[in-house]
Amino acid sequence: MLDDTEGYVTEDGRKIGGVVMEMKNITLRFGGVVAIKDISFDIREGEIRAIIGPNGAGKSSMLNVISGFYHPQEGEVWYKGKKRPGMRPYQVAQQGIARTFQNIALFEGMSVLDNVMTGRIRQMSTGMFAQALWKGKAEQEEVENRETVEKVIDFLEIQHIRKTPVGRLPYGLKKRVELARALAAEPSILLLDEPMAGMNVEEKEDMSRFILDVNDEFGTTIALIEHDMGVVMDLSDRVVVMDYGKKIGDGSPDEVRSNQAVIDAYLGVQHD
Ligand SMILES: Nc1ncnc2c1ncn2[C@@H]1O[C@H](COP(=O)(O)OP(=O)(O)OP(=O)(O)O)[C@@H](O)[C@H]1O
Repeated sequence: MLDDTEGYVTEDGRKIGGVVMEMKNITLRFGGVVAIKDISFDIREGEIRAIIGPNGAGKSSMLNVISGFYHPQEGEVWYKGKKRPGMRPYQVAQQGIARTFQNIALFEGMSVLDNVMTGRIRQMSTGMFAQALWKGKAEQEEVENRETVEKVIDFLEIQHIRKTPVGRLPYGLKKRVELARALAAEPSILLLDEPMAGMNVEEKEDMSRFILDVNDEFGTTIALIEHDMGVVMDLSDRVVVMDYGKKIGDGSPDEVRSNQAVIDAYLGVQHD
């Protein structure tokens, strides 16, 4: 049962907390195109929340609103009980919201380890000047950052490629390195942009398992967008369904699966 303040318990016994992020009546336009039309939904602490919908439904636009890349013309974003002012993406990241990208955005010439280390930038408070004056603090910070990064590398089972330049890796492993970099930031909310796109069946199964394990082991709240309805249904606690910029469904995977508007949207039934 969903309770506004207390959260709920999932079928597999995980405790989901209160609302951590709330989108209130979001509308986003690009000139004459309305990419998001008056959409509201929330994300709860510890849950895996999916936003799905057919091509052009507005999923990427919504992810970009959450991560501060786009600023909606109407509506409000609430985070941890406070209305979020207009923020730059790096400020959103500083608040503990990390993301991956649909088209992998890694440094191809750098090793896996160095790529994952870039996820720690938010935690590197010691600038070059301070490092020169106060070597001890910088060293201490470096040790802590390395510990976190090594933990993430072990957890995602990429130890064997830690020295390999990312450019040499197959697609599925690159996606895993991207997940590692986002996780290295120890985010409160992890945003995944079509994490399974372009993967074969085995890679999709691996990625699903890692997403579930991350949520389980670190308690990370995860919000993901995905085009393919099948892959997220087993993974998600609650699902928002978008079509033509509107929200046409919101609920548990079972509720969404039996929603006629959702079935129509995925079968390509014409709209008025
Ligand atoms: N930067 C932009 N400028 C103009 N129109 C845009 C822009 N980004 C998205 N749109 C339009 O907004 C609508 C929603 O697009 P969006 O990419 O958010 O959908 P999507 O559900 O992520 O689609 P896909 O599954 O194909 O990635 C589409 O009509 C798209 O053409």
